[in-house]
Amino acid sequence: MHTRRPIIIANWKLNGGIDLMCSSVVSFIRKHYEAEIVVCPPYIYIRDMLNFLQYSEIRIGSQNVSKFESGAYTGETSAQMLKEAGCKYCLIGHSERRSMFRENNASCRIKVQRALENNLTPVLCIGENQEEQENQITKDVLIRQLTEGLEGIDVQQQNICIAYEPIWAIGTGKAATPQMAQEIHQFIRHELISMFGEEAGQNIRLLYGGSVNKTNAKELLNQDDIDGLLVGGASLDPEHFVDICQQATNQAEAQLA
Ligand SMILES: O=C[C@H](O)COP(=O)(O)O
Repeated sequence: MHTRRPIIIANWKLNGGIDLMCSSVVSFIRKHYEAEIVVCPPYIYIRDMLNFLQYSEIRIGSQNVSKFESGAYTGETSAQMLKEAGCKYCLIGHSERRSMFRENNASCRIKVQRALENNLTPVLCIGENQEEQENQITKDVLIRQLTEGLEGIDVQQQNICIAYEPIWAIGTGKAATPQMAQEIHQFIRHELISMFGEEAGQNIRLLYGGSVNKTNAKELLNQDDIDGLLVGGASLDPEHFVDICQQATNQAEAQLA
């Protein structure tokens, strides 16, 4: 029986504003979560969220991080800055960044390294697109994303998370079935074990993302190799998101019992 603590991450993407920040804070505070809860708002709201949530159990993450450390890189934010601001996590290589901002496995690997050097937990996002799924090359795509994205990285227990997000499931309302997601997560875990050894591979938390909502969350979380969820659209409704967090908390409590 593993002891991986369930984790739920909200990715607001380029959504929300002061209203969402305030209503989320009101929904989150004064609640105990046995699961780990992380919110990734746009950069501009990170400090305010941290201030509002400083006495809560909610952690803050970023949606991206620069591969550069400092210098003439207009518009970039470094891992050190994110750490200083109070972030604990950062998403890396989300499919939207890969497809629209030319990120690739090589840049993801540098970003993972930068995050680890600054004690941020990277959440490396991987996943196949619809065409790749139809051509039945999902596992080849994932192997490449993992090996190239983590090559030479000193992966230890729980200092990194992997989010599997099939691109065809993102924002479409067509989530992978729990059985389908479990099969892929089990495959990812085996790959991680072969790359980093049994102990590290068993301890790395794997998240599923893609049209997660309060109706499918429980069954997804019940799968052996799904340790958490990366939630996009449903995280923009604070009550809906808190419902998902509560389901993960119930599961964490059941694990402890
Ligand atoms: O980062 C979150 C994912 O892209 C999933 O988004 P979604 O829940 O809106 O499908």
